[in-house]
Amino acid sequence: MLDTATDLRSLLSDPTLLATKAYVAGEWIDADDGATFEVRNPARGDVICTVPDLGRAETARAIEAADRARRDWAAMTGKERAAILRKWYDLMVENADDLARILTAEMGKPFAEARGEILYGASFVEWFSEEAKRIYGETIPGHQRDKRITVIKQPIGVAASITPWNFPNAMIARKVAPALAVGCGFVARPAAETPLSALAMAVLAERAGVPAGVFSVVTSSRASDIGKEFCENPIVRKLTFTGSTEVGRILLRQAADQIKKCSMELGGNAPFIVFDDADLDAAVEGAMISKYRNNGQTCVCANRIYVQAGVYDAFAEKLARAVERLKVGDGLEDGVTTGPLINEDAVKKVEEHIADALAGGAEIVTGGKRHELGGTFFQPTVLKGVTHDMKVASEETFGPVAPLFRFETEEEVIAKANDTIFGLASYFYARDIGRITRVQEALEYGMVGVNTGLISTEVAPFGGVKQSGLGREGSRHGVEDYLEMKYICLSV
Ligand SMILES: NC(=O)C1=CN([C@@H]2O[C@H](COP(=O)(O)OP(=O)(O)OC[C@H]3O[C@@H](n4cnc5c(N)ncnc54)[C@H](OP(=O)(O)O)[C@@H]3O)[C@@H](O)[C@H]2O)C=CC1
Ligand SMILES: O=C(O)[C@H](O)CS(=O)(=O)O
Repeated sequence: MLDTATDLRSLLSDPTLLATKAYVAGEWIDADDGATFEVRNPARGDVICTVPDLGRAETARAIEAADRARRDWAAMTGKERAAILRKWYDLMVENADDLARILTAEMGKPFAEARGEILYGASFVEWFSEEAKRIYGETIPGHQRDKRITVIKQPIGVAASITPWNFPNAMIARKVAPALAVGCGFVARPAAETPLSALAMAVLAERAGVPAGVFSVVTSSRASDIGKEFCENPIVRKLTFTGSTEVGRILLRQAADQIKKCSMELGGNAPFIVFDDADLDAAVEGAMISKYRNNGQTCVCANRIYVQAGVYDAFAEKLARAVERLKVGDGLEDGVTTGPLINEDAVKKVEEHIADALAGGAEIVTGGKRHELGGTFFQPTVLKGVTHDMKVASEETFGPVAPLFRFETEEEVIAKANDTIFGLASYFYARDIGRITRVQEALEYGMVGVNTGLISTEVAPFGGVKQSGLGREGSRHGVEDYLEMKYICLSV
């Protein structure tokens, strides 16, 4: 049971990782007006601590500091920046348990998942510490005898991030690591629900030797104000956002006035397709990780599960049995696999989707109600008889609900899977190589998992098409969003 910062600090090997001030221009600060906001533990609803509630003035100072600091940072060699990023990575891994406890306390995911997120976030810092040394340009044969053409890549300048509560470490790491690797300055604004993980990252960045001002963390409950500062301050040359498509639209509109370079990792509505030639046990295992990871609160979760008619009932039965083995509880308790939902609104959305499906004729196979633990705990749920006109088919549930849709043919399910404004992740299980080839090419998504329900890794380009976003994060492609390409034509 956690109910104060003291309680949480008592769980940490290094209590100094629980920072409760904002990190701006290399200083740990309060808000100019002394305002603060509460950070709550979603498992109990108790207040862990308060953090400063910064506004646009403090944010502008962070941006200006990043602009000053980035010049010497960019003047370092890639190898010198790489060494500091590698040290940051090493410190994240050394402190993974403490970072995970802080993450579980503020976000609710079980400790094992939180520790997995810490290592996942750290993997981006490791990956881009290596990429820092490989920001290559090119030479191009001249178009005239007296012309010499070169292309160089330079850091875009100051980048700013806005990130969600569901992966409060990894979503920042996936952005700040490439930005720092190429020599940018960076200002992060974490979700109000989960600022502590970002602040702990700043503690370790400082220890790793990231120069003052290069990386700041602005804590604020006023998301819209901070977003406007990022969009309207001309020093910010790059905005990188992870969150809902709705908010992504707002930010893109605001950034348009200055033609600001934007990366958008937005909402999803992932289809998970089980064909009749699938290995059903493997498909159930994949559905469990894809659907119930982070209690269904990920943008790449299976949101619609399509099962071919011949295996529909068998799959439903197997999945329900696996779901019933999940253990719901406080993420800091041993053996817990499923924590609370982030807040009451999240619970209400899950209840709305279930009620709408039942009203349309769907049935509950297991779960379907708030958990006996109360608060924002919810029973992991499987629904049968779900149809395309129900809300779960077009809206992201963002919770532990697996709606099972029955289909007959490959053509039918491809059409239904693609019938959405989203295009982030998709998954299918089959064994016929012809079917695998046809389906992986036909799905209109940025990412496709074939016979796997877990595709997230730092080595591959993460991102969506259609209204799931712009750009890619991770992989060798991940640095491009923080670079400007310059063409130089030399007349000799
Ligand atoms: N594609 C991807 O990788 C991911 C996509 N998502 C999507 O995000 C949604 C769930 O996450 P959720 O956090 O609720 O998403 P939101 O889009 O509501 O919030 C994301 C972030 O944006 C901030 N924000 C909200 N409104 C504004 C605004 N007007 N201007 C500037 N910032 C704003 C939030 O602040 P605050 O929370 O303090 O209000 C939060 O930090 C789902 O749709 C999910 O699919 C989530 C994670 C990853
Ligand atoms: O925020 C999310 O949902 C993450 O992008 C999902 S993942 O990268 O952890 O798969």
